Amino acid sequence: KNIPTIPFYVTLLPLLFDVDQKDIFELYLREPLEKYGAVKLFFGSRWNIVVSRPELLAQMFKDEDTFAKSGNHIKIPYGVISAYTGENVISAHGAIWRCFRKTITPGLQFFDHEPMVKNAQLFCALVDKQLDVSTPEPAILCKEVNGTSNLSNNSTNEVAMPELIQRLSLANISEVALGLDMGTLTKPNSELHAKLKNVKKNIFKSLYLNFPMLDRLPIPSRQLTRAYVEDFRKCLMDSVRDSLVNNYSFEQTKFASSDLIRSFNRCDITEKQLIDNLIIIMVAGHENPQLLLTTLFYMFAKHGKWQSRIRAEVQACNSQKLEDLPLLNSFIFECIRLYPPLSQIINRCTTKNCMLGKDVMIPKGVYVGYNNMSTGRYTTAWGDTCDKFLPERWGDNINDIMSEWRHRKNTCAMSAFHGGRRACLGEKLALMEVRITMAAVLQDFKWTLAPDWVDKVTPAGPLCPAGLKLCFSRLYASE
Ligand code: HEM
Repeated sequence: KNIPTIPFYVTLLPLLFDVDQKDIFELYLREPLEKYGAVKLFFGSRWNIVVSRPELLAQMFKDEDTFAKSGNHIKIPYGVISAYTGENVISAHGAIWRCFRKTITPGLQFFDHEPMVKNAQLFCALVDKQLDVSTPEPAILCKEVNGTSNLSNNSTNEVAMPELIQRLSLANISEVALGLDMGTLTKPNSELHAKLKNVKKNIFKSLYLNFPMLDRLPIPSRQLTRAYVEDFRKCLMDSVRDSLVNNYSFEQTKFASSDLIRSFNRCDITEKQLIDNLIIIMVAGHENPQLLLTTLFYMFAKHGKWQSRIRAEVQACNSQKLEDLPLLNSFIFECIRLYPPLSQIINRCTTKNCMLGKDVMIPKGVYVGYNNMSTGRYTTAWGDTCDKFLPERWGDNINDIMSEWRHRKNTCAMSAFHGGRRACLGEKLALMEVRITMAAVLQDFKWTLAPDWVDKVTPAGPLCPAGLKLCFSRLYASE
């Protein structure tokens, strides 16, 4: 009661028309969410409540017993998505969640970032190689670093970003958290990657996200997707066995996967729970940074002056740590505010009749979620400039910037990484990954948006520029 209902067809619009998430947000969600702080929204074959006002989010995140996590394994146990990610640290609740979280926390908080440095260099080499392929004459050599020259007229140095960024983020998570070398940056067709692509291409179809009950029917294409899922899960587990179990290397290493194996050996978790958690580390650990990296590449291309300023900052930083650079970090935080990679998440269910804030009455058994895109652009929280890209809003020195970041997270005005007890366990890793990657690429290349790329974000689900294409040029002499 006391909140508006968004017309049921709104989440189906991307199925029928050429609209993206930003269009839908502006047309249907922004105003009611801003005014009421929560709305009723049809998604996944049911009516849900989606919250965006920071104070209401704070209540929801805090009161975990009333707004209990209820992931796909409970919501749609028959769904192909549930077969993919099972019961894991993100979806679980109560004692099982505590056990999972305790197990994987050390590996995700204390890790070796050297593979990310090496992979950023491999990534630059792959971009470089594409320039050689796509440029009939030698690539432009730009000695000057002021970012003023307009490269967008040269369409021969175009690079399609999605596949490359995915290869990078997979390499990073598999080496840093899982202790595996998937070979995504060194081989053109890593077996695990090929299988994962098959799963991703088929599983997140809008139709099945909106009507998951279709997964109850024996639809041949869906059954095939289920088989791809099983095959991928088995292949990942086989790789973990080869890299960590059979040679006992899990005993000497501190990867999140090593801790999961130890936990399984102690019978704290079952084999299925072991695989479910390996899968979610792989999935959340590569997909979310992949989305953020895509947004960062896009925003650097769109804001050439920032690209030049931050390049100069990175070049001058010597041994100073990347997490101490004010421009780089405020740029990243501002991108996350405007383009939170997980724009909307609905995976909690009320365990009793309750009140959200002072006047929203919610019965037991209702699915409740949150809309990060709206919270990041909430006028009451961010002021009249909420739609403007202003990295300087975070502060002008690193201490202020970091304390503003923490303050915004604590007050739930920045909810892109959740917060509280269920805060994202990969935030530190993801931020480190994007700093390292962007610093490496900024030093080797400058880039603009490809002139023929249509400026759109993804139609639904995870948020980032759709099918991003960029024009690169080298900042060093090619051999
Ligand atoms: C830009 C990158 C990332 C973003 C924006 C992000 C965002 C989030 C969000 C919003 C949640 C809460 C989900 C919910 O409400 O159900 C979450 C949880 C989680 N994330 Fe991330 N994530 C990122 C990267 C990562 C990475 C690299 C990992 C590494 C494996 C990771 C691991 C986790 C885990 C384990 C949880 C569950 C925490 C819990 O419930 O105890 N995330 N993340």
